[in-house]
Amino acid sequence: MQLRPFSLGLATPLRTARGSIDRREGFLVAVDPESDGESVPAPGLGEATPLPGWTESRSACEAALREVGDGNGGKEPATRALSRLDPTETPAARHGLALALADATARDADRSLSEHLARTEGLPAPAEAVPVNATIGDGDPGATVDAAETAVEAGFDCLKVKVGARGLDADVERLRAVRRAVGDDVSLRADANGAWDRETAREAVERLAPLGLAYLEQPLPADDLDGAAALRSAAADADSGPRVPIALDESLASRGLDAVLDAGAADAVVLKPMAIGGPDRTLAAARRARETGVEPVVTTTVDAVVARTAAVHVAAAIPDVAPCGLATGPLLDADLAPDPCPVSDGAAAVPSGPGLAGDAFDGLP
Ligand SMILES: O=C(O)CCC(=O)c1ccccc1C(=O)O
Ligand SMILES: [Mg+2]
Repeated sequence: MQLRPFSLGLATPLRTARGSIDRREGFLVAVDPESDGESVPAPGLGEATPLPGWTESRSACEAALREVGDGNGGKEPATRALSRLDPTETPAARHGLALALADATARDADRSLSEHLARTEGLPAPAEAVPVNATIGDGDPGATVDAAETAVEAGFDCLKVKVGARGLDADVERLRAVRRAVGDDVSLRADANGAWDRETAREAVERLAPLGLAYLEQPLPADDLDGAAALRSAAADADSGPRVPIALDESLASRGLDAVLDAGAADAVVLKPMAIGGPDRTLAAARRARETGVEPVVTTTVDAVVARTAAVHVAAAIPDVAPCGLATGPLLDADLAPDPCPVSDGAAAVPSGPGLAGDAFDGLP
């Protein structure tokens, strides 16, 4: 297993209620039969891009990968090494190696990663394109409307706007202005990143209901599943307009998917492969959510092109997936390779070549 560190800046920081994301640093993980032995059937590529707060730290990620990479003098089967990476302690490290091995296995079978993942889960043939939302950071009302209009002109019909970084009055004004600017045919989501207390969240649901939001993401702190469940029923009772569905994101990392589903705390769950610990685990989580009537949405932690492409494959394997947060490539000011999943008309193309994207990443690392 080889690690290649990288560091990429964002063209403009993504401003959220939990601070700004302005740089993404991680590792490309490469495996091949020559250096990793027979358990690796073909060369494979993965990416581990930790985001502290969502995953382990960069140093913990690197240490975990180096430790399993050195196992048995490097002679331990890579599949054994994978089982030694704890998906809750070091999800980004596990993602890196799990993706490299899945890419290798898919290539060896001459299948795309989404075909390989769908087969493994017993799902039908994957989609050729995945609907995506535009991601709009915090900003003043004018900047928010500009970003929304630009996205709609580019063909997006689903927008996700970050809220919770300023007062509720200001966020309500921003979202009303966006709704006025884009009309009723565009689907609107808002993501508070856990910023509100119960009282503010209750008020937000009441005041945002008339805007017909597709969902409100993580209105309450990650641990507060009871609060989220109560907010769902309050949102159902409100007579101020359409119900506001609740999506949970941070709660998955802090409480786990099963607790979220058991608590009846969410209409939708936001699945980030880097935080869940791999593409395989993410698709399995999506199926579990669906079985209980909860919609899975796949996004990233603003990853580089390798992990973003993997997330597109995961989303493609989920039948009729809702719009996913996978249009984040343009947020980066440079990337490791050209994007093999270009977004047009609000959908990301799913590469059809073997593995992640045929030979698109051959120059890496
Ligand atoms: O979902 C999207 O549109 C993009 C991804 C995104 O918003 C995000 C990116 C990095 C860290 C957290 C989040 C989030 O969904 O809260
Ligand atoms: Mg979120």
